[in-house]
Amino acid sequence: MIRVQVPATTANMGPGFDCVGMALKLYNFVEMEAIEQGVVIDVEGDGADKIPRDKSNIVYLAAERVFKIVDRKPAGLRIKLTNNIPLARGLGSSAAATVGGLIAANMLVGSPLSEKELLNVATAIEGHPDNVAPALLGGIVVSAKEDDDIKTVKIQPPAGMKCVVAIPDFQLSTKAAREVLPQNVSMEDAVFNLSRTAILVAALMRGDFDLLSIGLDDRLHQPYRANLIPGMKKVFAAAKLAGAKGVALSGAGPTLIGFCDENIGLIAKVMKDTFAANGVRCRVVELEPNPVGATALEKISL
Ligand SMILES: Nc1ncnc2c1ncn2[C@@H]1O[C@H](COP(=O)(O)OP(=O)(O)O)[C@@H](O)[C@H]1O
Ligand SMILES: N[C@@H](CCOP(=O)(O)O)C(=O)O
Repeated sequence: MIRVQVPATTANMGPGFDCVGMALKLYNFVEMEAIEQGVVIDVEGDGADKIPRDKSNIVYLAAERVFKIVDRKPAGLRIKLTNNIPLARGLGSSAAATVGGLIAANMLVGSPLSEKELLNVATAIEGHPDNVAPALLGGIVVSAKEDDDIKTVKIQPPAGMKCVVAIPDFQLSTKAAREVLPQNVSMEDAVFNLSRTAILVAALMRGDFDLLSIGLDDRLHQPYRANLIPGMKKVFAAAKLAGAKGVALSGAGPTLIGFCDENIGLIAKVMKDTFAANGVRCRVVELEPNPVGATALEKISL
């Protein structure tokens, strides 16, 4: 039995669309074992009633991908998923499922694929590296795609950085939130995001929280997605007034994330209240940045 723990991730971090993401201390678990025949999938926790238990399950599909690449496959497969990452809320549930499936399957056949190879396959499946890279490697990861190869730079989360996420009670699939984005952007907006992303990375490396306000600003995706999330801009403004150093859409949303080094209780309260005033029920959770990525907890050979 293989058991893998995979963290949630907050992708983009404002301007770093499709290339910056950070692991969080919230986990899904993927258990996998070879059986004599068939495919058995059990799901507990978040979204258990919605997640398919057949061969269309993305954890199973990730495992199949590994078996195909290495041309080795167990006769049958049992998978158990224990989910704490809310589904389709912008906290990387699909990336966690994919990364968990890839790692567990790779271990099941003797770990022929390297971490780098797993990252490249995970990115090919997910379509962008900003969730799968920190889910696999932990910390904050800046990724660049060079054809099918993903180059990464890992940054340790700055000491004292705290996060608060406001998770609306509705789902927004990443696919739907990508469909509202334009195919082309102006040179002015591209330069705006380049400069903010550079400042964001410098702020994170220096631990300079005062730079986060400008460093989290974005023109490539958040303005287009605001219409999908009632009250988004007002929640951002209220969180900043309450002391957040910066705010962003987490991944493709609808979760909003505030970054701070103090006043977290007040920031959480105003985010919840402001969402409520705009007709959105949400739960707020304080989550710490996670320096550690996906981890195999145990491997018991039967
Ligand atoms: N543990 C899981 N097992 C199987 N499928 C999952 C799991 N977690 C998420 N998914 C699939 O991924 C979808 C959500 O992915 P996505 O829209 O990218 O949102 P998120 O921001 O949560 O990654 C779910 O609707 C479900 O189909
Ligand atoms: N860069 C992607 C990130 C999607 O993250 P998720 O957690 O919502 O899956 C995007 O913004 O579309």
